Amino acid sequence: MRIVVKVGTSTLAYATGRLNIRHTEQLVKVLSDLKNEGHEVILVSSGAIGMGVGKLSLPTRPKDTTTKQACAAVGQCELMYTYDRLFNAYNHTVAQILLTGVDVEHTERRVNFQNTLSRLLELGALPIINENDTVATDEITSIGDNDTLAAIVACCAKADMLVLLSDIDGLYTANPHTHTDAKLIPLVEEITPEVMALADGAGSALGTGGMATKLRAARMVTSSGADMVIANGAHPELLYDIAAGRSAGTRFAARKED
Ligand SMILES: Nc1ncnc2c1ncn2[C@@H]1O[C@H](COP(=O)(O)OP(=O)(O)O)[C@@H](O)[C@H]1O
Ligand SMILES: N[C@@H](CCC(=O)OP(=O)(O)O)C(=O)O
Repeated sequence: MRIVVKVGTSTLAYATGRLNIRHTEQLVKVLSDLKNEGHEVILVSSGAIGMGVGKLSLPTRPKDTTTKQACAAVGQCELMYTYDRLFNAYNHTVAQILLTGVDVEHTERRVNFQNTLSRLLELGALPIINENDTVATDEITSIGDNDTLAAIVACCAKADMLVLLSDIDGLYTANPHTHTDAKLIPLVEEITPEVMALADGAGSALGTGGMATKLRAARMVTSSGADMVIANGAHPELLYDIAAGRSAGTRFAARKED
């Protein structure tokens, strides 16, 4: 199976912006094992800005674009150094791809991206993709969040499955952080306006996307014929169940051909 896994800032980094070593090491181990099992794995990883905040010892996530860009430039190095070191321990080679909105909208650039991605997978490498935050700063050039980027990558790569790892078990009937009676929804067969309305705001102080971007990603991916799952990044071993087709988190079923 060709599987795209997106991991959010709230899974990779503590609120301090420092690496969540336990989550990151567990994720790398499971992805390496899935690759050994024969799956093709593509990782979309947030965390550049968050880890830049930590490395630069900033008190909070910056609000201004220029400081965010500086944090991303510092944090992306830290992120890739960490992934390279951890995946290397399992004899897997990583590759970095940084994209902006222009790279996927412009046909020639998108085809170059698709060709490079295919060749990296053929060579057995594990592509790790993030938005090029330093240059993608306005609504014209930027994709804006990695849930959307992950959906675009899954469609470009013709993946069988997109998994969004978040700081929550899945899609609930309401935001569980503000509604104690919220219930987890295990399966969404159709993304109706009522389903879209379940999302409200970003959760973590370091996160960008929130649930709304995840549901928009689900709509894009399921329309292209792939399934999508939202699962808790604190339990990366759920990826074994997801890859085997067992229930985990919230699964959004691929839209059936009309
Ligand atoms: N209906 C919902 N079900 C689950 N989470 C929701 C819902 N509505 C809003 N949220 C919020 O979305 C957050 C996940 O988005 P985000 O913080 O961007 O995570 P990540 O950084 O992992 O992508 C949850 O922590 C939760 O606070
Ligand atoms: N490119 C940004 C991604 C921001 C983003 O989408 O974050 P998240 O909501 O934690 O997945 C970064 O690396 O910080």
